[in-house]
Amino acid sequence: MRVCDRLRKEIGDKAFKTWFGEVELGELKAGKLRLYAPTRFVRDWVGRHYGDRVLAYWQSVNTEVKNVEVNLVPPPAPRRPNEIIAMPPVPSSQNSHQTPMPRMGPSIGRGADEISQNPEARYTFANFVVGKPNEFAYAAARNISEQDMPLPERNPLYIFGGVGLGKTHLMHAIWHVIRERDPKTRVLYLTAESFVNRFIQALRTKNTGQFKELFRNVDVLMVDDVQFICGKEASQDEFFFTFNSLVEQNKQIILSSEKPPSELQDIEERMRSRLGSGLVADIHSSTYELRLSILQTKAENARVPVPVNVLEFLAHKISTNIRELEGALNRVVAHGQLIGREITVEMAQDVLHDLLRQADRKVTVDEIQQRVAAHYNIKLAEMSSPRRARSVARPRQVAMYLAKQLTTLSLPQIGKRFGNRDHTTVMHAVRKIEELKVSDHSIAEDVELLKRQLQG
Ligand SMILES: Nc1ncnc2c1ncn2[C@@H]1O[C@H](COP(=O)(O)OP(=O)(O)OP(=O)(O)O)[C@@H](O)[C@H]1O
Repeated sequence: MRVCDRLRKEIGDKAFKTWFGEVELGELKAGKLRLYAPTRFVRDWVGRHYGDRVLAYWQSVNTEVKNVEVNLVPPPAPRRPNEIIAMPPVPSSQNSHQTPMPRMGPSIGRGADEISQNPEARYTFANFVVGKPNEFAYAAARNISEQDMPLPERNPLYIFGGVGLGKTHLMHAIWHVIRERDPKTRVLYLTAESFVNRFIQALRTKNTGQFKELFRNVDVLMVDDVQFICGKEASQDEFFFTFNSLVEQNKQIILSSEKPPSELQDIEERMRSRLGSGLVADIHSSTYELRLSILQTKAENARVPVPVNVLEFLAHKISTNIRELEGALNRVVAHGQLIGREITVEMAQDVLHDLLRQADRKVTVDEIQQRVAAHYNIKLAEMSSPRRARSVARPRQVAMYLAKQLTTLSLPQIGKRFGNRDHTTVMHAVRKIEELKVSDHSIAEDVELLKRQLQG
């Protein structure tokens, strides 16, 4: 009997699914068999509770196995940079080591390494697959990148759309074209989160003068995920002044957001009207045709051929966002390449079982609330009640956290389902549970267990 079957039989289907559902078999080297767990928690749990048994079973089928080690799956590729500043090189009298690298703007308590980064090289217009859902945003981005002077009616360019649909890709593509056309153009790209952090830091170190100087002396300012600024009054004011100052100087501003200006919450009216005063371009959810077309383009660059029916399968099954779609293709290709497995639909199903299960199984807020209430032995009604006693507030926060993790609902939508609470309450809950997962072992266990039960 295979090891997995024996284990499943002994510990039961449910526990097997919970603990081994996403554990992957790694390599056997010098007697050591490696397993890879998706989280630290699963790694520790499996090691502690099942380590001996797994070793014994393996030894009974393969005498070469001397020990079993459970590792964490290798971390994903580093996130894209939060900030990119490109300024023309300054004259040699001021800068003794002239390099073609972008010069750092006035420093605001950060190292040069962090901000003198290049945009993602592959995020170009050439690599952006155009289809019905994104053709307008693409055309708008192209047009802005090719203008010599910003046109008032297209300033700012405001691109909005759901997570992972290509907003950042388009911004970086604009960056490339602008810098290719004129390397002297001062372009600053950063996320709104980075803007806020820099602003707070400037306030703390009483360096707001430098902060203003940096932001008000660029030719093009790009701020990604601008919705992050909502609800942060002082940062919003500063952003508003920066914005006005740049527009007055006829400098181009490019923004991205998950939502149109009209749907941003906790934002001053003057800011909202400013954001929507130029060209607003949306990216709609992807269609099957666009997903397939993106996959075909990406597969052309893969080192192993990927059959069309596998691409069709992926385009059909993974409809959430392009980032996940790309990730799925990469995983299938990596398995084909590294293990030498033939790429087929069955193989893709096998390799992507966790992702597909998630896609197939849509968890609802009702289910989350019921599970969490039952787990903590509180009444379901407490999920929406105004009571703040820790005994009910903590489970409620766990449920909000899970709703954010396991559903596609926005923070305001989740807030509504929990007694019409404000989205900032949900945001606070998510952050709190994230913190507690690190500092409090029992919360980490609860969350992990609930997540598995809900997705199981
Ligand atoms: N039309 C497209 N053609 C090719 N690749 C695409 C396309 N749309 C998205 N992608 C790819 O999908 C991934 C996610 O895109 P991107 O990071 O730009 O999304 P986003 O909308 O900025 O997401 P977020 O809201 O998380 O910031 C990137 O690797 C990007 O290259």
